[in-house]
Amino acid sequence: MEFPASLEAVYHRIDTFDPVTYARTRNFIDGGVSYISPYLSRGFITVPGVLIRLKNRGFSFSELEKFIQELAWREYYAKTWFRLGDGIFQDIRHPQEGVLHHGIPAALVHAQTGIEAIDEHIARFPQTGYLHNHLRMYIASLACNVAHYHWSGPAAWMYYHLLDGDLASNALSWQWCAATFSNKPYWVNQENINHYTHREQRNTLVDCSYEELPYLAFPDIFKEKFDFTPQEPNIPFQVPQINPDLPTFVYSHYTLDPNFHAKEKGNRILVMEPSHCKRFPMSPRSIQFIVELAAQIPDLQVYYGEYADLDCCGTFRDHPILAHWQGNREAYPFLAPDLIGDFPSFFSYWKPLMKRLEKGWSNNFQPVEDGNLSFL
Ligand SMILES: Cc1cc2nc3c(=O)[nH]c(=O)nc-3n(C[C@H](O)[C@H](O)[C@H](O)COP(=O)(O)OP(=O)(O)OC[C@H]3O[C@@H](n4cnc5c(N)ncnc54)[C@H](O)[C@@H]3O)c2cc1C
Repeated sequence: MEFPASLEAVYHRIDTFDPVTYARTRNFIDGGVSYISPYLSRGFITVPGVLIRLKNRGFSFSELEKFIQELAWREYYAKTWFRLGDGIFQDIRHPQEGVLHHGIPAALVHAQTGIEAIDEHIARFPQTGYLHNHLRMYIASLACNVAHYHWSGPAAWMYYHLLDGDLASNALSWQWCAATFSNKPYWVNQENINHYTHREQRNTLVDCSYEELPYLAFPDIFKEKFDFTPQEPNIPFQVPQINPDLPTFVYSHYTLDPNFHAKEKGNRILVMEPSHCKRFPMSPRSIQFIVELAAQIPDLQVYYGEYADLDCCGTFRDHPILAHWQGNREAYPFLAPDLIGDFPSFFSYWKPLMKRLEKGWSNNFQPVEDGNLSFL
């Protein structure tokens, strides 16, 4: 799957998306998934924006329900990030049980797990920058529960390569699989992998029953660790030219929305902070994708430096990675911005959100100025 950096291309993707096929086939490797996550993660499109666009195509709430529920996972994770800040990078609810290693298992990164469906996709992953959700879950299950690695190492490796890299969806999905943000570990066996990837492979290290999986001996192939040395980011930038008579609109690689104050005249700057990029490295391909999306915003200047050194009072869309920025902070677009709190599970968040959306569907809810939805 290609991810062209253009608003027309992503609108076309949403306008031809079939939510009914999605609900039926999304767990299969060749299922009708939307492939819009790289655009959502970069803030190039927003969840409320996608929903309104699909609603305007005439779908009923029930036709879209499964897809909206998946989008709600993204919001649930984003809200958890807003609430916990850096707390999402530690085991949240329980310590990960049975950890024997920190770091990244080399056999995984080198596509040598012996599980064909996984190895083939991992081998291409640095080029594709994308993995189907089920594959991500399989990989997390193998790394954390079969190989007994702490989730944080392999999560950082996966984030590095993903074009849709989103620290909340990434860390919290890994924690969900490792049972540090859920109540039980996610296990997968070969039968499940074969079913969803259309294979008939046998005799792999997970070719056993679900009852047997927790008692597997630590597989020797996972002993060796991968030396993860991320490439230094090579971000093209110029020292931004700021016209002091105009407002300054500041973007991050999580809030790259071409519609943000698009009708106003102003300085426009994408700020990529070295302190952040060093802590959470992204592959050259991911950075290239960000720069290509940024090029879609007219007159946007790319600045690789700390926001504080810019010495300007910018207007920007709020985001957890921008907690330290000073200036005019505008709301991050959510389906239900006031639905906040410590929800004990995704479904305790989803239930009230679903009720509101269902009601809003008949009342014809609309997006409001800042991109959030109005349910009036
Ligand atoms: C271990 C692991 C790591 C992950 N890391 C990331 C990440 O860094 N960035 C990221 O965007 N997603 C991540 N996900 C979530 C999910 O895999 C991707 O969002 C999804 O596969 C993207 O493909 P799509 O747009 O075709 O998805 P679709 O199936 O078409 O789903 C539509 C949208 O719903 C949201 N969504 C679907 N499933 C999930 C989910 N489990 N969690 C959160 N949002 C979801 C995404 O915004 C996605 O774009 C991860 C999942 C796992 C299990």
